[in-house]
Amino acid sequence: KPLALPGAHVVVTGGSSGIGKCIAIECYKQGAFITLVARNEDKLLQAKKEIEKHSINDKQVVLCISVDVSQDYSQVENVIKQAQEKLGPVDMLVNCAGMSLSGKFEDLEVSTFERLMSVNYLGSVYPSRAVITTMKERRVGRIVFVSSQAGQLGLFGFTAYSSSKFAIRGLAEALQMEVKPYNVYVTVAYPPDTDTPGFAEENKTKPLETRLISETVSVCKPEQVAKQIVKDAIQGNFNSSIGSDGYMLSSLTCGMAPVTSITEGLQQSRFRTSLGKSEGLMAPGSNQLGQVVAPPVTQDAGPPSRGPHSTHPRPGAPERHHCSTLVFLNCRPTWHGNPQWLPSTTEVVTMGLFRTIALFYLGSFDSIVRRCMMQRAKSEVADKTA
Ligand SMILES: NC(=O)C1=CN([C@@H]2O[C@H](COP(=O)(O)OP(=O)(O)OC[C@H]3O[C@@H](n4cnc5c(N)ncnc54)[C@H](OP(=O)(O)O)[C@@H]3O)[C@@H](O)[C@H]2O)C=CC1
Ligand SMILES: CCCCCCCCCCCCCCCC(=O)[C@@H](N)CO
Repeated sequence: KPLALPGAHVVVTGGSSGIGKCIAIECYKQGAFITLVARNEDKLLQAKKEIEKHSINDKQVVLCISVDVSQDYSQVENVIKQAQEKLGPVDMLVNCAGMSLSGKFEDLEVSTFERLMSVNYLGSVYPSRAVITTMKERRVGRIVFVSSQAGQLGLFGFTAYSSSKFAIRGLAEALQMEVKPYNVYVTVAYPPDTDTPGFAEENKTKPLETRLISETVSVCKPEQVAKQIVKDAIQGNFNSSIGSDGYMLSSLTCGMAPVTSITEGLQQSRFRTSLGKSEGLMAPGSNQLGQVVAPPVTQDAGPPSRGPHSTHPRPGAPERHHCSTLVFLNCRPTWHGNPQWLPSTTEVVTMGLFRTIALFYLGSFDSIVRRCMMQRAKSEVADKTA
C-alpha cells in the first residue's frame, strides 16, 4: 500500500541543498511535515523559507535541526528524538546527506576514504538506526538511501566515492529483508550527475577522465530526480533510477536485490517513455577529445520503434501479449508461483542487449582513459621542448 504523504512526517538529511532540498519540497507539496537535517544553520533556514512557499495548508511545518550525521551516533539519535517530539513519529527518512571527492587513487588522501565512508555510509546508518525501531513497532515506514550511478559501477576517479556508495546498497538489501515483514520499505536511489551546488563543487577537482566519462550521460535537474525518488519511495520500490541509461544500469546491476513491488516490473513502461525522449543513451554526442563516445548500436537513434521493446510485433511474427509492459510480465500462464520469479524470453533477450550496450560503453571509457594519458604525455614533451 503506498504511503500517504498528507500529514506524514518526513525527515530529510542533506535537506538544505540540492537533491535533498528538492525531495523536501516535493514531499511538502504533497502535504507532509518536514524535518531538515544538515550542518550549516544559515543554509537550513534559507531552505526552510524556500520550502514553506510551497505549503498546501496552514498546519504544515518545516523543522530545522543542525547536526553532522557522520560524527556521533548519540547526537544523531538525539536529533531524531527532538524531531519526533515536535512532529510525531517519522514516517519516511531520506538519507540524502553526502558528498563526493574524486581523483586518482594515488592522489587521494587516505583521509578522503575515511571521510567519504563516514559521511556517505555511516551518515546513512546512524539516522536509519535511530528511526527503525519505531517504524517496525508502528508497522509503517519508508527509508530512502541516496546512492549514485557511481554506486552501481566503479569509474575512473571514484575509488573513494564509489565504494562509499556501493556500501549503501549492501546495507539497504540486508535491511529490507529484515523489515519487510513489518511493512517497512527501503528504497535505494541511483541518480546520474545532477545539477546541484554539490555537483558544482565536485567539478572543481574532477580529473579530466572522470569528467569525460561522466559526460557520456546527460546531467539531470534535481527537481526531476527528487520527483522520481519520492514516487518510488511512496510506492515502496526498492530501486529508483532515472532515464534510459539509469534503467539499463539498474537492470544490469540488480544482482539479487529484493523485488518489493509488482509495479517495479512496470518500470518497462517508463523505460519506453525515456527512450522516446531520445536523451542520454541515444544522443551522447562526442566528447572534448573529439571522439564519438556513443556506442555504435545507438547511432540510428530509432530504438523506440525498432528495439526489442516495440509493442508492435514484426510482420509475420506470432501475436503475443498486447501488454505495453511486455518485458517483465509475459510469463507463462501455467506458472502457479509468483510470476515475478520467472524471466520471460523477452527479458532474457533484453538483458543480452543491455550487456552488449554496456560493453560498448566500457570500451569507450577505456579509450577516453588511454587518450587522456597520451595527451598528457604529449603536452609533457611539448613543455620540455619549450
Ligand atoms: N549531484 C549529483 O550529481 C549526485 C549526487 N548524489 C548524491 O546525492 C546526495 C545529495 O547530493 P547534492 O544534492 O548534489 O549535494 P549538495 O552538496 O548540494 O547537498 C548536500 C547536503 O548534505 C548536507 N551534508 C553534507 N555533509 C553532511 C554531514 N556530514 N552531516 C549533515 N549534513 C551534511 C549539506 O548541508 P551542510 O553542508 O550544511 O551539512 C547539504 O544539505 C549526496 O549523497 C550525493 O552523493 C548522487 C548522484 C549524483
Ligand atoms: C548499458 C548501461 C550503460 C550505462 C552507462 C553508464 C555511464 C555512467 C556514467 C556515470 C556518471 C557518474 C555519475 C556519478 C554521479 C555522482 O554521484 C556525482 N556527481 C556525485 O556528486
